[in-house]
Amino acid sequence: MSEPLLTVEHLSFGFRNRVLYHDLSFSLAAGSVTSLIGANGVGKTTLTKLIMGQLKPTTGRIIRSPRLRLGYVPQFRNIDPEYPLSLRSFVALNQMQRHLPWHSKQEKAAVTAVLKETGLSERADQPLGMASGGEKQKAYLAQALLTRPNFLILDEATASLDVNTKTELMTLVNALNQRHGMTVLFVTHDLDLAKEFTQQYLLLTQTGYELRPTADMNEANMPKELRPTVEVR
Ligand SMILES: Nc1ncnc2c1ncn2[C@@H]1O[C@H](COP(=O)(O)OP(=O)(O)OP(=O)(O)O)[C@@H](O)[C@H]1O
Repeated sequence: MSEPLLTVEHLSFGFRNRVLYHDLSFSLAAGSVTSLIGANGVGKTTLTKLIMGQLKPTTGRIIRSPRLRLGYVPQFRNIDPEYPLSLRSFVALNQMQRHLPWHSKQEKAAVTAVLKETGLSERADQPLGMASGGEKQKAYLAQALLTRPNFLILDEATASLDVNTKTELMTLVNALNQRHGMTVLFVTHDLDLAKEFTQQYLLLTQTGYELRPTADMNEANMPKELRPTVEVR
C-alpha cells in the first residue's frame, strides 16, 4: 500500500454533551477509494469537516500528508432554472485567487481541461440552470477539480440523483482515480454504490467504527436504515 495521505489518530469529537466519536483511528492511502457510511446523524459530515480542518478534534489528531490537496464536492442541490451563468463560468468561479479582473489564458485553459475531463465540453456554454441533474453535479465536480486536488471528498454527492445518473457520476469518479490516482472519500447511504464503486468502507456507528474491504461487506450487519428495502407483498 502507498503512503497515507491522511491519518486519523485516536480522534474524539462531540458537540456539547453528545460524543460522536471516541478513539477513532484509520488512515487512507494515496489512490484509495473509500465510502464513508453510517446512519443519519452518526457524524459523517462532521468527520469530513474535521478532515478539512473546519473543526478541531477534542482529543487525538489528524495528520495530513504535505502532499495532500483536498477537493470537496457538495451534496446535490437543484439550481434555479433561471440561474444565468453558463457551465463554463460556474466552473471558473473556483478561480478565486485571481490578481486580474479577467481570466488569463492559463486559467481559461484549466477550465477547458476540467470541462473535458468531466464530459461537459459540449454543454459548456449553455446556462447551468437548464442543465440536467447529472450535468449540474458534474459541474460541481469540475469546479472542485480546478484546484487540482489529489483527494476528493464527495459528501452525499449522488443523493437525489436517479440510478443511471448516480452510476455515471461514480464511473467518472472511478476514472479520475484510475487516470490520476485520485484518492476518494465518498459519503453515502447507498450500500450498492459503495460496493460497486469503492474498494473499502468506513462504517461509523454510535458505538464504534470499522474499516474493511467492500468485498467483505455483510449487509445483514449494517445499520437497519442502510439496508436495501425489501418489498413486502
Ligand atoms: N454545529 C453543530 N452543533 C451542534 N450539533 C451539531 C452541529 N453539527 C452537527 N451536529 C449534530 O451532530 C450529529 C452528527 O451530524 P452530521 O451532520 O455529521 O451527521 P451525518 O452522519 O452526516 O448525518 P446525515 O446522514 O443525516 O447527513 C447530528 O446529531 C447533528 O445534529
